[in-house]
Amino acid sequence: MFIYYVFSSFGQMRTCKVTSTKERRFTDVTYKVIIKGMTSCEERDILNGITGAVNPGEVLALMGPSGSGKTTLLNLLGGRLIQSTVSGSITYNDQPYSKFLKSRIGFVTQDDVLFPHLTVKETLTYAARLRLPKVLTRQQKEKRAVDVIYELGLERCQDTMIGGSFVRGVSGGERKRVCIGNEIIINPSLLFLDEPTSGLDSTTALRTIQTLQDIAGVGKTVITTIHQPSSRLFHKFDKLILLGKGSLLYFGKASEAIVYFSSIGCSPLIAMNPAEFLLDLANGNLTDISVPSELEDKVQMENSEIETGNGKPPPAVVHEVMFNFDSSFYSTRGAL
Ligand SMILES: Nc1ncnc2c1ncn2[C@@H]1O[C@H](COP(=O)(O)OP(=O)(O)OP(=O)(O)O)[C@@H](O)[C@H]1O
Repeated sequence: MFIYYVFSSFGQMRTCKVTSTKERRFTDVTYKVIIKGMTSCEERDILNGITGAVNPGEVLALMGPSGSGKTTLLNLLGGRLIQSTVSGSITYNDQPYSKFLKSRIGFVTQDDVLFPHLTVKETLTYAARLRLPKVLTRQQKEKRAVDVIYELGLERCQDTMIGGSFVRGVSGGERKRVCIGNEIIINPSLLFLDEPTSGLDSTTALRTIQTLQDIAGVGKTVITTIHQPSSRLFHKFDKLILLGKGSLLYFGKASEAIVYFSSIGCSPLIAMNPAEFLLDLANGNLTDISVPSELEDKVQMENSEIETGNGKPPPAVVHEVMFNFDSSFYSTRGAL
C-alpha cells in the first residue's frame, strides 16, 4: 500500500528525530463509524492506520482535501473522540490520554463561540477567571489576560467589542487571535487548532501561523489543520501530515515533502504552490502533475474506457490505483 511505502521510506531517517521527551506520538490510528440505514448497518472507515509524532517546539500541519479526515484526526489526537471504534495508540510522553493531560490541552475549534458584546480584554479576563486555578488571585488572573493580549498583539483592539452579525467588532484575524488567546490563557502544553486561517486573507493568515510558531517556540506543541495554505505559509510548518480519503500519504518535515514526492516520481509540471501540488496529488487530480510511468500505465490499462478528455484518468480512479497499487512498485521505489 502507498502509505506503507511512505513510511517504509521514512522509517530509517526519522527514527532518531522522534525520541525527545513530551512527544505526542500516534501509531496506526484507525477510526470507523457505523452508519445505520433503514434495514442494515454499514461500517465506514474514516481514518486508516495513521502514524506520526510531534515534539514540543514544533508546529504539525494536518493537510488534505475536504473530507480527507483532518478534523477527525485532530479530534482524536486532542482526546475529543473517545469511542470503541478507534484503534491504535495515541500517547503523550509515552502515557495514554488522561484527565491530567486534558488539563494541559488547548483546543481552538473551527466555529468559535465568543460573546459579541464583550471587549477583547473582557473576553480574555473572563476566560482567565474561569479557567485558571483557584490558587491564583484575581489580580494574577487579570495580569495573565493582559500578558496574553500583548503576546498575541491584541493591544490595539483590547477595548473593541468582539462583535457579530449585528454589532461591528474586531476583524476576522483579531477574532481568531482572541480564540487562540482563550486557549493559551491556561498555558497549555499542547495546542490544537481546527483551520485557524479559514476566511483570512493571506497576510493575516501568515500572521496567525507566525503566532502559532511563536507559541511553539516557547516549548509548546502545536497541531493544526489547514485547508489551502499559501506557499509562504506552507514553509512555516515544521511537520506535515498529508491525508487522502482517510489514509496517510506523507508524514515528515514539511520542507521535505516535495523532495520526497519527486523522489518517487511525482512532480509538478508547472511552477506551483507546494501545498496546491500536494492537494492535487491527494485528490488524484493529475492535470499538471507527472507521476511515475508505471502508475500512469496501470491507471490507463485498468480504466482506458473512462479516460477523461485531456488524456488523463479521472481523479477517483487515480486515487483508487495509488492506494491499491501493486506493492512491488512501492518496495522497489522505497529502496531508493
Ligand atoms: N460520525 C460520523 N459519521 C459519518 N461520517 C463521518 C463521521 N465523522 C466523520 N465522517 C466523515 O468522515 C470524513 C472526514 O471528515 P472530516 O470532518 O474529518 O474531514 P475534513 O478533512 O476535516 O474535511 P473539511 O476540510 O471539509 O472540514 C467525511 O467524509 C465525513 O463525512
